Amino acid sequence: MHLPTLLVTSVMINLLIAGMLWAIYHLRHRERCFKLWALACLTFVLGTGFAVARELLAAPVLTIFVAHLILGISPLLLLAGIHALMNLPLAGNRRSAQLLYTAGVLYLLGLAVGAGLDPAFARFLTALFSALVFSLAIYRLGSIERKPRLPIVILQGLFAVHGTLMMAQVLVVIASAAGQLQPDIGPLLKLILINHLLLVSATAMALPLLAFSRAERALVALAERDELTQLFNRRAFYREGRQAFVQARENRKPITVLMIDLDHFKQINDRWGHAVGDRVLRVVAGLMASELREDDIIGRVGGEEFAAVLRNDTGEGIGQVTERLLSRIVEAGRVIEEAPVHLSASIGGVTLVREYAGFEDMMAAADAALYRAKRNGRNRAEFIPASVTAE
Ligand SMILES: Nc1nc2c(ncn2[C@@H]2O[C@H](COP(=O)(O)OP(=O)(O)OP(=O)(O)O)[C@@H](O)[C@H]2O)c(=O)[nH]1
Repeated sequence: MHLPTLLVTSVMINLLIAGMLWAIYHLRHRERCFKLWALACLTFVLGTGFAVARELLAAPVLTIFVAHLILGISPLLLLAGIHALMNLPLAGNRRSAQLLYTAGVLYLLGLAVGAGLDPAFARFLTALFSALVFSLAIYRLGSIERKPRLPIVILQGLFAVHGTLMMAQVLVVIASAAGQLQPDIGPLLKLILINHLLLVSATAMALPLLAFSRAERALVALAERDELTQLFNRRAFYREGRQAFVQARENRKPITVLMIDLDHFKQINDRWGHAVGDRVLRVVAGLMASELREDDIIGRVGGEEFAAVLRNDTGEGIGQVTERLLSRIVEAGRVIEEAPVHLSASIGGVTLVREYAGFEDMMAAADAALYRAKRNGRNRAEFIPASVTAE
């Protein structure tokens, strides 16, 4: 491919992406990572511009030293953006900051001492420095635990190819200096440069994916989770429950729906205050999450009302599960926030059998069983059709 055409195209793409990132920065409450990534694109354009000017200008300080300095800053800004996204200091934690400062100082000294004389040496230094920064970026992205993994894996892949190309450039320069390559290494370096320019553009396009996938998750959590307990809210619980109902029917596997209502919760609120009441709700939510299994569905479906869908395909009977849950609530609820609240709960349960037409029917049946548990003295579980009483 014609190199000047590629250079111009890459510069244009990077300018467009920088503009887009800048706009996103302003639209998304000045989230700093977007500003840093926009600046990374701009510095890349600027550095490339200065480097290309070498064909026209006999000013090595500008076209070699300054150009490469700016080109070295570009991956640093990209890494700083990743750190900003992860709420870390811009240079990362202490160890990576020390590494970056040391490498940065050596890079600067190297450029100042040798690069004015030889553009190949400047290219060698920039490639080495960039490869180091990309390796750090891959490592840092690897420590992000959240899902989805796809944008992280895409970026790690792009950085890995970037770093490999940079190292290839380093090797080409070393081999030519050692006389192992033909004097004209231009075509090889051009090929590496072409790939590098394409990668820079691809990376600039992939970066927003990372931030958007995070924002998307935050929005979903906001829409689906109950703010106080972080369990599913009523709407999300019903949606998940309906899905579980359909699956259970198709696979002919049992599921059980439980309704769990705290006993005399109004009195706890009235006697000990709303803050203690809130704490009680959080404690119960935590108990449910720890006592039930990870693929069970748990939600807060009313003020002091919780519900769960259990995929009860283990040997443990559902009566044992509810007994354990009730006694854990009594245990943990004796004293909460130094208030002797003496908490207990009632449970109504129903297991999927043929006659239920939908999930809502199962919930209504569980509610009827819960009503029976309340009427029969509370701190107990009632099932349709069998009955189990807590200790
Ligand atoms: N602290 C707190 N209280 C809440 C919240 N949501 C609902 N409540 C209270 O929960 C109480 C529910 O009271 P009731 O429906 O009478 O039930 P109860 O007192 O538990 O009585 P039984 O269910 O019959 O044992 C009400 O006083 C609500 O104000 C909340 O988010 N935080």
